[in-house]
Amino acid sequence: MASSLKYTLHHYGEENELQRLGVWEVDIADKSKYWIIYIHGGAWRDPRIKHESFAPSIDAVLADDPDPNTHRSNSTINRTAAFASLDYRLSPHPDFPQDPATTPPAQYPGVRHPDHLDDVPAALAFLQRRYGFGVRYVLVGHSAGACMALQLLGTAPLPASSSDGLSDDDDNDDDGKPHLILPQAIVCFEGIYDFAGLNARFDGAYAGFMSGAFGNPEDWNAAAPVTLTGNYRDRWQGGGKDESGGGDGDGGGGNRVALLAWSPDDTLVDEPEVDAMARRLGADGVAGVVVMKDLEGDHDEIWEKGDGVARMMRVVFGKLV
Ligand SMILES: Nc1ccccc1C(=O)C[C@H](N)C(=O)O
Repeated sequence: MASSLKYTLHHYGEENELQRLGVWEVDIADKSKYWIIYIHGGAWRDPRIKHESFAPSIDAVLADDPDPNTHRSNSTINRTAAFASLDYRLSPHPDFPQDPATTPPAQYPGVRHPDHLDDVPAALAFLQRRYGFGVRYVLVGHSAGACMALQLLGTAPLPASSSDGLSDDDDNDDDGKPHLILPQAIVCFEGIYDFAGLNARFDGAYAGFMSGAFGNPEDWNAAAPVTLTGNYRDRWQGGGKDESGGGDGDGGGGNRVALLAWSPDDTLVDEPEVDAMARRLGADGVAGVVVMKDLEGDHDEIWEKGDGVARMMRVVFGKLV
């Protein structure tokens, strides 16, 4: 059980209480092992979904080892250094109103894009500074969290600008943001990728939370993973002729993997969403894209149960050499 692992709560920001994350240690001393880091969903606003919601998935990964005494060398848990799960600042939710006049600012969910997204590199850079795992992590996102994982890659500084040959004398890049090493692999399930397209297919039912998070519909395409400008391969996989991917000088880029997964039982996010994202990554020349459309259970059931997450991890670790 996740409760059998050493758990630490960290605060990576001071503006809001949600700028916090949980770490469940497995074997952090072994630097050959991977961190599995989760970004929860909840339409950028649901105050009921927090970082602890990763616990059933951790349980499922722990249970996904047929012989816990010997730890099959290729089982996910035997290749895992730690699990982490991020909270991030939220937008207001109409069903859970809070009065900004009487709520302490650190408890008020009052942000809009790009504030939710800015918390992700802040949290990851915090973990990288503290635990030093570099590129060796799998970034996992559900729904809005899957969207943020892709936004992170699609808007990352181009590798050339972050390795300009000048030695940095602090922890920040030239743009003043914390220096972040992008993940070896990402896993996105039931993700929201094309805001306008998804909202249109659901007859405008999602305009409320999309406007709450991203403002006017005219501004959605610039933020959405399917329609944002920039090239995922250039930003995440180093671009150029480097067939091994990486190439950012941050220590063993190696093979990069992007798993996009979806359940036909999902009543909130439909199949064209994952197809559009896979097409976009293909068009950008991203290597290592895997699409898996046989998850089971509705939108939130997948993380509520966790075994689907364990299966996705098995697929990804099978691709990581
Ligand atoms: N992830 C989603 C995807 C599509 C539509 C809704 C959601 C939600 O999460 C709704 C959330 N429970 C809310 O009340 O804000």
